[in-house]
Amino acid sequence: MCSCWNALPHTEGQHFESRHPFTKEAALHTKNEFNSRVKTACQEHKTGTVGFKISKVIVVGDLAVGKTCLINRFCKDTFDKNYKATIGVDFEMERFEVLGVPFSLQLWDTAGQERFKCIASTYYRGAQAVIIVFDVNDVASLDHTRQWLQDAMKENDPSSVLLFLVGTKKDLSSPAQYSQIEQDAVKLAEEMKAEYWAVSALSGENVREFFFRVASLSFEANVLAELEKSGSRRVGDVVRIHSNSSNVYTMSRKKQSNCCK
Ligand SMILES: Nc1nc2c(ncn2[C@@H]2O[C@H](COP(=O)(O)OP(=O)(O)OP(=O)(O)O)[C@@H](O)[C@H]2O)c(=O)[nH]1
Ligand SMILES: [Mg+2]
Repeated sequence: MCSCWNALPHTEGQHFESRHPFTKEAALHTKNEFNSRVKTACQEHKTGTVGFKISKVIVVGDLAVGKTCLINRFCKDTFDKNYKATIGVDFEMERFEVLGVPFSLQLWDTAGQERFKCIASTYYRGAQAVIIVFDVNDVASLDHTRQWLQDAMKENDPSSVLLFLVGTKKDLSSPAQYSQIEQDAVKLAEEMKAEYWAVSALSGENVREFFFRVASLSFEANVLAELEKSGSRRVGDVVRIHSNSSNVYTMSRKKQSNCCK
């Protein structure tokens, strides 16, 4: 299990934009910065329980498209060229710091093999983000992403889930081959309302940027949900008990004596 602390000093929007790993049309959120309410809440240390939260992220897609390698490249900075099928599910914890606030992702690596699918699908529930993976060198794996999305959404609320469509093994495709499949992938991502990324676990291209993006968007969604939930109460406000406000000890004794009457 991964316990490294990934500081995110560079998650401000400008940074994403300068790297620009995804096309604008395929971005879920094209704004350049974190929501201003989120930034203010973080500056004022008023993010409620977000700092204690662990966000569940599920990674789905056909067998051998590279789900496990993608996660291992990010969490362990390793790459294994030998294929070892995931049996059921596996998970990694990754800790981040976003805008100064600790935030954790629980990455659920699921099996793509048909015979393990029913075990894996029991872990789909309660995901905050769904990462649907395909191999950019395998058109069929892109076609199958619709089915993976449908299955993942049976267990989750589509209105609150962040979706990512990720093409892997970019290192294996020529620019001409890649641009062909990219067109279809971008179209499909738009249809799914997912954000499209292309990565390589072998070279590491875009892997960190991608997971930073997942962490940042999940974090932002969490803070916004916390701010909504709080309603009139201001998130992070401290309820102060002064020594002169009331004698809590006397009160509790009174209560006790009442109940014994
Ligand atoms: N060249 C290249 N090979 C990759 C890349 N990612 C994964 N592979 C290879 O593809 C094969 C399958 O990778 P896995 O990550 O195990 O695939 P998976 O999607 O987890 O497969 P299941 O667990 O069966 O669902 C392995 O042989 C990897 O070495 C990549 O970015 N580039
Ligand atoms: Mg696997």
